[in-house]
Amino acid sequence: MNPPALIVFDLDGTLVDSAPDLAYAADTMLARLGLPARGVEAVRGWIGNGVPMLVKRALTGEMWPEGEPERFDQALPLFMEIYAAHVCDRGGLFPGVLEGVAELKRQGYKLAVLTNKHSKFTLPLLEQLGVAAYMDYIGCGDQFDKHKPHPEPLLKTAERFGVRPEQCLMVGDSTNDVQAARAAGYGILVVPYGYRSCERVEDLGADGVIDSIAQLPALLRRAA
Ligand SMILES: O=C(O)COP(=O)(O)O
Ligand SMILES: [Mg+2]
Repeated sequence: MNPPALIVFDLDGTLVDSAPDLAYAADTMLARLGLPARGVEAVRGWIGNGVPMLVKRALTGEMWPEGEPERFDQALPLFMEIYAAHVCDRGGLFPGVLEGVAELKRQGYKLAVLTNKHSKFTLPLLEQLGVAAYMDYIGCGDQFDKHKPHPEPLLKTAERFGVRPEQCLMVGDSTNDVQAARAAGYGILVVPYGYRSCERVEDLGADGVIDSIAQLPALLRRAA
């Protein structure tokens, strides 16, 4: 592996354990609508396709609900309001993230985040967690027409940095990240602790697995 010209991190499940705050927002929203809570374990499995999809999943209890569920129009703004006020109360960075990104930055790598999450939540979250300062670019769901697993955000981000997709490395936690990276032509590494839907991390079909972001600087040094 040549040293990547750009390293792109997924957010939820890769850098940030956002499930506790997302579950709080979902369950508070459901309570305000007079509906029963779903709990953090269920919500953890529903993260990765953006907030509107998470709200649909919370309303129906289904992974791929068809059409627009009843009360979605009421539920979405409620969720947005609650989550915006509690974006980083319960969750935090996964172990090794801060050390890893700080070391990669020190070594001169260009770093970015690409998430399906809206910038309204992503930017305050990464600021509060002290990661934003290490990033050369933060791309969010509302800034692109298409979202991961579509390759568009990755292709546009490579273009923005003036590099070819084959020179870029994505680090993610889910099928969305692997599919987007493959379709764009990026390399792809995955972490085992995130919010994937399959049981074994190896089944994601990435180029490799790293236990923590803190391992990445040494791995890239060895590969250079
Ligand atoms: O589901 C979301 O809102 C974002 O998820 P991602 O950071 O894993 O892309
Ligand atoms: Mg993710």
